[in-house]
Amino acid sequence: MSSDIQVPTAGGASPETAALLDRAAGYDLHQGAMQVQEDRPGDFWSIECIDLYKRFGSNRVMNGLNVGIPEGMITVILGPSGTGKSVLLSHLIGLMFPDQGDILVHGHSVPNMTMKQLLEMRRKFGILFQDGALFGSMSVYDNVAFPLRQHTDFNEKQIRDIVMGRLQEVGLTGGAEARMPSELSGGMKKRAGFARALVLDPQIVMFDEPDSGLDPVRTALLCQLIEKVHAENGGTYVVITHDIASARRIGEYIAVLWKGRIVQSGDRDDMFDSPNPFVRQFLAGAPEGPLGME
Ligand SMILES: Nc1ncnc2c1ncn2[C@@H]1O[C@H](COP(=O)(O)OP(=O)(O)OP(=O)(O)O)[C@@H](O)[C@H]1O
Repeated sequence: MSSDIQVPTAGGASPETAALLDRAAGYDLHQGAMQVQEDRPGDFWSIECIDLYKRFGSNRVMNGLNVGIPEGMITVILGPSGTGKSVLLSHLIGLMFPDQGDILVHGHSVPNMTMKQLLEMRRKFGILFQDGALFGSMSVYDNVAFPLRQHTDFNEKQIRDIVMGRLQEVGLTGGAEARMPSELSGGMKKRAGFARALVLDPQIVMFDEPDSGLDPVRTALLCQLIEKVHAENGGTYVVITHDIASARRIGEYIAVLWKGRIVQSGDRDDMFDSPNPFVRQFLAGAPEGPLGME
């Protein structure tokens, strides 16, 4: 059975990561997918994309894409601009569906879900969109409280405790909670969006280009925050970006997307040591190599 997925090795990873990667060694994505479905739901791969194809008219965006997202780790999906990272993210949460192929979330096929199952499945996810996607007419507090008011029966005291706890976690208290989104810097908007993504205790948190619009220092601070919150809360994090520095900083597992396929995936050290010419060029940010201006 063939697959684009590179079975990861444990070399150089943290003990927790190494233990997870050890469990993956010896079987490829397809075998792993079958095991996950049959007897160990969500045990290793939190999400699996299997032979995905997607086109918009003549624009073929996914072309036999295979990738596994390991449970409990921070995975970075890296790729040049316009390669379909946001389209892939939309598929993972069932906002778009593939022309062919399957997406399994904890072993369950997303394209085959009923609308009710899809809505339930999306409750597993917290998502930080590029600009925080805050409601402009609501304060930071009300933005963060919104999912709790929509999806739970908590009273306002319980909501306040959760909202203020999450805002504190992302460093947005001391009056910031009363501000309107238009009064926030780009970094603050992202932190508010992050707090909102966390309020329902998601099992999987997705970040769509968290570094977009931030200077390198604020990007580094946001990465530090993502790592800290992940260490405190656990869960599966998926970060979509073209920023190599962010990938190196927080990616325990890295998948590189190009021309509709995952060129290679594996643990950080293996990826930054990759012999694959495209992966080498991209991760080095080098002008020479197979990647051109097209
Ligand atoms: N709803 C849509 N309808 C038609 N084409 C689309 C749609 N969404 C995305 N595309 C196309 O799919 C391709 C991939 O877009 P996508 O936004 O996923 O790229 P990306 O890798 O996230 O890029 P960037 O890093 O610049 O944000 C682009 O050619 C885009 O025009």
